[in-house]
Amino acid sequence: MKNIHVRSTIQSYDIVIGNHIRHHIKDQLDKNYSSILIITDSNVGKLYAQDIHDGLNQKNIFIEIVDAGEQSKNIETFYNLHTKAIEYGLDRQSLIIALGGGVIGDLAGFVAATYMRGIDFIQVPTTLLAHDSSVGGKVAINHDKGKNLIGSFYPPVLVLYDTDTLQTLPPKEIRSGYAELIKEAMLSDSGLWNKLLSQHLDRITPADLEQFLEMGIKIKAEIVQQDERESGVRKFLNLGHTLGHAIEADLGYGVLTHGEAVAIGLLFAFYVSEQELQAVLPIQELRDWLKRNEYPFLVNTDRIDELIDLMKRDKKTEHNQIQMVLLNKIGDPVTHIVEENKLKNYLTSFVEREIING
Ligand SMILES: NC(=O)c1ccc[n+]([C@@H]2O[C@H](COP(=O)([O-])OP(=O)(O)OC[C@H]3O[C@@H](n4cnc5c(N)ncnc54)[C@H](O)[C@@H]3O)[C@@H](O)[C@H]2O)c1
Ligand SMILES: O=C(O)C(=O)C[C@@H](O)[C@H](O)[C@H](O)COP(=O)(O)O
Ligand SMILES: [Zn+2]
Repeated sequence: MKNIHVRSTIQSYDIVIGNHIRHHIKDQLDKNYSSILIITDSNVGKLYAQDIHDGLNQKNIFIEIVDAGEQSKNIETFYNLHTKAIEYGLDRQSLIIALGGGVIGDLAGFVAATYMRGIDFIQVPTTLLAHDSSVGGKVAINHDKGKNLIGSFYPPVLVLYDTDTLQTLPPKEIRSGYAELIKEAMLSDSGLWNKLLSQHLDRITPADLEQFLEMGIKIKAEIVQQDERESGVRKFLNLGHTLGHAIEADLGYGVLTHGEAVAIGLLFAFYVSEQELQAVLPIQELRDWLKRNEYPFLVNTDRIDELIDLMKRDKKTEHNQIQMVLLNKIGDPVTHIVEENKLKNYLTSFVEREIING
C-alpha cells in the first residue's frame, strides 16, 4: 500500500493506493459519520458497490446509482442526487463516497461541495483516468455550452485507489486514461514520456499501468499543491483541453471519451507550439503512437467557427483572449495567448492535415 499526501489550503488529504483496499475502507476513516451516501454509476455499482458497503461495516448506508457516462454530469442528475440526500436525511456529519471514474468523482464531489454548503467526501476511483480527476479537488458538472462550467474547488477528505478495480476496465477506457498520463508526461522531465510511448496498450501489464498511474498522480499532486485555484502553474494541467473540451461539447457529451478528445487536443497543442513558439517537438512520434493505439481522430470538420466559439468559452480565457497551454519542449510548458484569427487558421489546417487527410 502506498500513501501520497496532498497539501491543500482548503483541506489536505491522503491518496492511498493499493490492491483490494476497497474491502478495508473503514480502516482509513478517522471520523464517525452519521450516514453515508455512496454515489456510483450503472457499470461500477454492479461490480464494486457491495464491497464498499460491506467494507464500511456500519448502519445508515445508502447507494445511489446514476447512468454510466458523461451525460450524467448534468444539472438534472445533480439536483436528483440532492433530493435523495435530503430524503435519506443526510446531515452535516454525513459522508458522500464517489465510487467510479471521473464522471462520478466530479458529479458526486460537486454534490458534496454544495449539500448543506459542503459535507465530507471520499474519492474511490475505478478508472485509469481518475488518477487525474480524483486528485486536485476540481468538481463540476457540464453545461450544454461547455464542459465543467458549473463547479467548484472542493478537495476530498481521502482518495482510496484500489488498483485491482482496473482489471475490469474496458480497453477504450484504458486508452482514455492513458491520454491524461501522456499529458502529465509532457509537463514533466521525469522520463515518463519515453516510458509511455514505448508501450502498446494491447500489451501493457497491470504492473506497468500501476507504476505510470503513480507517476501521473505525483506529477499532478506536485502542481496542484503549488497553485490549487489555478491562477498560475495549474493551468499547465489543461494542456490539450482547450480544443479537447470544445470537441467533447461540439460532438455531444460522451461521443468521444474525455481522454480521446484530449489526445486530439494534445496533438493540436504540439502543432500550435510549432507555429507560435517555433518549438521542435516529437509531433510525428505522438501522431504515430496515437494511430497505432487506435485513438479516434474525430472532429466535426465543417464546424470550425463553432469550435472556436467553444474554445473562447474555455476557463483560461481572460478579457476575451484565448489562452492555450503550449510547449517549448517536453517538460517545459507555457501559457500563451493565441490571437483568434490565427487560431482559426491553425485549426483549419490541423483538421485538414490530421483529420481529413489523416
Ligand atoms: N476533476 C478533474 O480534475 C478531472 C480531471 C480529468 C477528467 N475529469 C473528468 O472526468 C471525466 C471522465 O472520467 P472517466 O474517464 O473516468 O469516465 P467515467 O467515469 O465515465 O468512466 C468511464 C466508463 O468506465 C466505466 N467504469 C468505470 N470504472 C470501471 C471499472 N473499474 N470496471 C468497468 N467499468 C468501469 C464507467 O461506468 C464508464 O462507462 C470527464 O467528465 C472529465 O471532464 C475531471
Ligand atoms: O486539474 C486540473 O486543473 C486539470 O485541468 C485537469 C484536467 O485533466 C481536467 O480535465 C479538468 O477537469 C479540466 O478542468 P477545467 O477547469 O478546464 O474544466
Ligand atoms: Zn482532463
